[in-house]
Amino acid sequence: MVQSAVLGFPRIGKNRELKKATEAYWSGKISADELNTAAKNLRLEHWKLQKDQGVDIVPSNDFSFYDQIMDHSFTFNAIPERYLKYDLTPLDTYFAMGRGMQRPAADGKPAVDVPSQEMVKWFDSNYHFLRPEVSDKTEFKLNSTKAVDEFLEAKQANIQTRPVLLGPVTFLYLAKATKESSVKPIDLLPKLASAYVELLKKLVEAGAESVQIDEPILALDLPKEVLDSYKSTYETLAQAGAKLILTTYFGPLKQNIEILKGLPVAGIHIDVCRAPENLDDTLSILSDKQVLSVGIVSGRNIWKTDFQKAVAVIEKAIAAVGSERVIVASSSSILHIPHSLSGEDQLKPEIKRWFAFAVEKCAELAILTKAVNEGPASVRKELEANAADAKARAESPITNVKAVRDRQAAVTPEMHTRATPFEKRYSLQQESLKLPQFPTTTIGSFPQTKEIRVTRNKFVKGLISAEEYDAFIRNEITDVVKFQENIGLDVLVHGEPERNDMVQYFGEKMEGFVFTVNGWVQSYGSRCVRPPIIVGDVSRPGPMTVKESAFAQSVTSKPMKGMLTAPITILRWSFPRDDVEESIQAQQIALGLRDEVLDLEKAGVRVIQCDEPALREGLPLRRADWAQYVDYAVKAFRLATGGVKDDTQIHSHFCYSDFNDIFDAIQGLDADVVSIENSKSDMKLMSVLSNYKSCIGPGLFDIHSPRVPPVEEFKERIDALIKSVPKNRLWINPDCGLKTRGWPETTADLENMIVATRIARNENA
Ligand SMILES: Nc1nc2c(c(=O)[nH]1)N[C@@H](CNc1ccc(C(=O)N[C@@H](CCC(=O)N[C@@H](CCC(=O)N[C@@H](CCC(=O)O)C(=O)O)C(=O)O)C(=O)O)cc1)CN2
Ligand code: MET
Ligand SMILES: [Zn+2]
Repeated sequence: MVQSAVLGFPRIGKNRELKKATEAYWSGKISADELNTAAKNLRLEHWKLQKDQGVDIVPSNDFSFYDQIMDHSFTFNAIPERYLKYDLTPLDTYFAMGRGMQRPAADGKPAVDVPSQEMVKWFDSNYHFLRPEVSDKTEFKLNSTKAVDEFLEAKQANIQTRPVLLGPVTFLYLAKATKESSVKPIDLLPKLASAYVELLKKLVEAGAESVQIDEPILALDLPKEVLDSYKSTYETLAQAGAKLILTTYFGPLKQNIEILKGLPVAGIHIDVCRAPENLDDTLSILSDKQVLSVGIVSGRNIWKTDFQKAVAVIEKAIAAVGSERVIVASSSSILHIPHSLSGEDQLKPEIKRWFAFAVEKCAELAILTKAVNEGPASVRKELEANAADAKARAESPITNVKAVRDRQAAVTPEMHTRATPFEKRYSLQQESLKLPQFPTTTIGSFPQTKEIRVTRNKFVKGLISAEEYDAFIRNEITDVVKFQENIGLDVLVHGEPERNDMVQYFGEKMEGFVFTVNGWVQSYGSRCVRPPIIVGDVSRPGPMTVKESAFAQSVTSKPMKGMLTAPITILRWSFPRDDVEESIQAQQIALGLRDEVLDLEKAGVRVIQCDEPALREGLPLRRADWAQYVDYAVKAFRLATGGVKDDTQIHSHFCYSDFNDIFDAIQGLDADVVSIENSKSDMKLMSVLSNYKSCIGPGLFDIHSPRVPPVEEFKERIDALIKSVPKNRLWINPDCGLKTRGWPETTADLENMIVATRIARNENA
């Protein structure tokens, strides 16, 4: 019999219960015990939910209080020393690794001041993990039995689960060495593998029938030494006697398939949503005992699975290896999609029927499994409904709007190019903006306070009028502008108080998108987003940001920076269509933004920032596919911004520090000023900065942490930057927007940043 499996379930909760509980714990409102109880309830609820939908194999250890990768750092004792010197509880040590901790001495306990670990994007998704950190001093050992405890917790509730572990090769490939350390993470594999053996043995003892072991790096181009390490590593793991399902996802295995041949694992999971060719490739190396887990229900998007096509793929696998050795699974963890469609009653029924969220994906897995086990007749109604939904979608008028397609057909190459080269237009901009050396600015958002969120919530619910809400927003903008003037910033922003999210907000203003009320997806830690869904051709019916930016400019004589989200970021942080090329969707968004940019310019806004933080994560996982992506991504940005006058200054912003891979693309955007995250990566940007030809503002403080760096730390960073960046090209700014911060630390951060800038100006005048 074929079995169904889920590789990981969203843990945040239908109503973001986990977010609320962890945030309550952090602010001292609930105890660790209460937090643990809330977590336990959620785990149980999610296991039951999956079982109720008919899933055979449900995961455990997919739960995490902050990040499942960081859980492994913690479990295997890869805890940098800086987190251990304060005598914190294990739970607080864990949270300090995730979000840093800064608190004054109190009750006889010493002051704590420690930044978080580095946060990086999980492959090409909008999920962030905490990069594991190892050093010469790292001693892997079993520091936590979380995986075993959660397995037993489910067992106690009569639910047999399959524990999920991140594989050791992926763990170390994604890890970095602490700055002063000479160790190469991957060299630590033999030691780490022994710790894994210990954990696997415990899982076997506890009764785990099989263990899912994730090795997603197998979808990447890998160095030979990494590929070669699989054999010995998995031979070591085999000593534990656990039945391992080696799990790959997010792309084609290509030549990496070779190392899977003969690996001592009980089964292999492949993603056939992203890479249908994985099926034939894997069948060609599978031993005659191994199980094949076919990832056919996408863990990355919200579209219903095409049952007819899926059944054909599963049947092919069954024909090759027999039904006892086939598992029908989600392509990856379904962490990346919202909890459920129930309650999304504002969605038009004719559109809602195109979607499946996490709970509905579980039901899909059960239906597909039944279809192949008992024959199509056993689920005829479901198969017919699925086919009818697909047909309705294909025939819907919103998927092909003539006016949008006509405009796309009329796009010319000249529309992508500014009239004058950077050097010349920047001096015109300087004449008009009159900025000091090392101009200071922020990235856009200021704290989204409880008051702002609650007021918006009232407006959304119809409890206050549009006039009241507008007046409230204008007030917020005025306050933020005055704050920036007082503190001495040079290029101001309006603070983005009117935005629920930098992508959702734009989606709501454009045609072709729909939204959820409760479709939350975890982005990092307790932070979530509600990605809009692109359902049809996209256009911009009217101004989206002009009212707020023009108002903000009207209350100050300093330059006000207009603030837009650029095309690739809108595309990637939405759920894109799967029936049209992404390049076409990006161009549609770009044309809408182009109109917005020109309207802002007309309204007297002389500096316009188009944020493109998702540019890097959009890079295909394989280098061979990069050029084609970079081409349309860069064109979309240039189409959006290329129409402005010489003295209108275009900024862009990126929040990641792996600048190297994307350097040429960023240069190709032809923006006048770019800001880029930098503070958390040991200033590793430095080496490439000197080659950048326009202005650049490497981030000076980490906005993900409440920790406030002292003036001296800012000054040191500025001094270091001056060594790489020409003095007339350096801008001073934070890593990213300040929306997640509170006012006290925002004020302190910016004050220190500005004091340090003034000292640097005096020294470099
Ligand atoms: N889409 C997206 N991806 C991104 C980023 C981003 O900004 N957007 N930034 C990077 C880092 N990721 C981030 C992701 C989320 C948040 C974030 O702040 N999320 C907020 C929610 C933002 C939001 O949608 N706010 C809404 C709804 C707020 C809300 O929860 N309202 C309450 C009611 C009010 C209250 O009691 O607080 C409710 O609905 O129940 C609004 O302001 O309107 C959160 O989790 O807390 C920050 C960074 C990378 N990826
Ligand atoms: N303008 C946006 C902000 O400041 C850019 C954020 S990038 C994730 O919030
Ligand atoms: Zn950012």
